[in-house]
Amino acid sequence: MPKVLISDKMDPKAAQIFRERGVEVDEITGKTPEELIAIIGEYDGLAIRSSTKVTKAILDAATNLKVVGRAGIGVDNVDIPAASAKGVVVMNTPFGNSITTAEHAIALMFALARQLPEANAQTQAGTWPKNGFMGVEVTGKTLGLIGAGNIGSIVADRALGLRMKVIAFDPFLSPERAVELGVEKVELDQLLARADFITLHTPLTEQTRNILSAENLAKTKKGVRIINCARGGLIDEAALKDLLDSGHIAGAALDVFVTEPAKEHTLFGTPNFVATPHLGASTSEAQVNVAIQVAEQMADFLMTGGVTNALNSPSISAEEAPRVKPYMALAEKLGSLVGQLSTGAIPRISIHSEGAAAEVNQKPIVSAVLAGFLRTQTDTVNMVNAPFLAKERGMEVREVRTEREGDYHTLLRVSVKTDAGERSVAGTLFGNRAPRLVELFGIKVEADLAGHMLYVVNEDAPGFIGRLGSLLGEAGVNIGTFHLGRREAGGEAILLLSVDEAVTPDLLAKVKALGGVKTAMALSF
Ligand SMILES: NC(=O)C1=CN([C@@H]2O[C@H](COP(=O)(O)OP(=O)(O)OC[C@H]3O[C@@H](n4cnc5c(N)ncnc54)[C@H](O)[C@@H]3O)[C@@H](O)[C@H]2O)C=CC1
Ligand SMILES: O=C(O)CCC(=O)C(=O)O
Repeated sequence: MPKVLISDKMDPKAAQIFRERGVEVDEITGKTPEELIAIIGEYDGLAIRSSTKVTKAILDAATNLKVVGRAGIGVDNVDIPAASAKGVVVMNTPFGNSITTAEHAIALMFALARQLPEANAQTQAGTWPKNGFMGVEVTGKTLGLIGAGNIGSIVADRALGLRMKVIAFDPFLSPERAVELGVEKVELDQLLARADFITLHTPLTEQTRNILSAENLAKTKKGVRIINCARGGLIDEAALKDLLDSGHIAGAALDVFVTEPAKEHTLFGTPNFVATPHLGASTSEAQVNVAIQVAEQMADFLMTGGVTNALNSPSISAEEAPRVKPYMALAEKLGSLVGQLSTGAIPRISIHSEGAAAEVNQKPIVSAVLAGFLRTQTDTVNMVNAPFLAKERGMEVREVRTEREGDYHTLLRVSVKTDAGERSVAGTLFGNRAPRLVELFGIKVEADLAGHMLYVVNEDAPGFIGRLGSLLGEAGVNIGTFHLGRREAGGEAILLLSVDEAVTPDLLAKVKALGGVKTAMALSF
């Protein structure tokens, strides 16, 4: 039974779903990195929010870990390259807390416009500061969105409802989508110059880090109010403090900080500064949503192989998994076959799906071919890290789909570019289920690729099969299945034999020494 650790505070629904799906679950929160390293080896899955930092050190200690599930959106607390290199799938729940976070941004906008936190504090301190808090209306004001994805779009919708004008800077926002959202797409400098309120809704990436730098903050309109419910690191906090102190910026509200938890900060106590402790996603509705979603996704993956919302692996829904999985098995075997039969660098690998194979999700098929191929070179490869490793090795990966059926109702062909030219193998699914090789380097041959096998290329001449059979018999090697293919009578023939034990180097040398043998190789699947 797979075992999952929930290491951050999460709605109890998550644990309930894991148990209902047959996954054992421990909830142990508040561990130090060292304590987590000591226990992580027991677990197949790790479910987190933002407190647990899934570092390379933790991943290195996670000998059984297959999946990290983030109950939330941002995954900057997970070392994704390290997870990918280890073959650990990283999933998030991209929509469950979007409305909640958008609402928090709108709440902070009002908090700034009407100085609500300070007015509340002074009123409750008994000063009745009726004349100290002149606010501004948001109606008719310009809201500048930096990032118009899921959360930014919801903020735009709510702001339009408040009769604001919404402008957006997002290099990936299409003009059509901007029209659909009712926002004006602008360049960053225009946004800085025009916005009365600026709200950030991008992930923290190398492109967005410090997007509101000292230089860019200086370009903002005097009296601007800034809200950040996305990630610390998007704003230069020191420059923000200077411009709040000088009065150029009329207010700033941060839910997120460069260093969290932010228990001390130069911004604390600055007039017109509002802070919340990374509460963007903290509503009961959002937490139930993300807890259910993360548990369902992780349980699907651990119990059925379904992959949803993975950031480093192709998605396969639980519904499509039964259809895609036989293709993945075939793909992995074909990749492994070309890998075992190839020598030297392979600059290009092509995957061609024909007939019914062209109708299924190709991404897992491609990953499976690459995993099968690369496993002949390294044993640390799997579906998750195969595309990364292929890229690292400079391999070009080509995908071709032909929906029309050829000789077979469904066919996968894997071709590699070698020094000797293009070489390809092809296979089908027998009964839509069982992987079967049907072509090897241009020669028709039907074989199951399983267990230990012996591959021989020889001159097609009478008596050869008998001599090979006797040699294997004398060595005590039992033949399971025997497959023969040839280009033409008397030409080059291929023999693929499944054998009950691995072919030893000694026996292989004897096979190679048989008259007429051009190549002999021991294979295993
Ligand atoms: N405070 C909190 O508790 C929460 C914070 N978040 C943060 O909010 C962020 C946004 O979430 P979603 O809207 O769901 O993500 P999303 O991926 O749907 O949207 C992000 C948008 O940023 C845009 N973007 C990327 N690079 C950009 C750049 N260089 N300049 C301008 N725009 C750029 C993208 O095109 C995309 O439209 C998350 O990455 C997460 O860090 C999310 C949930 C809760
Ligand atoms: O889990 C949380 O409270 C933080 C949510 C968040 O930052 C995210 O989903 O990106």
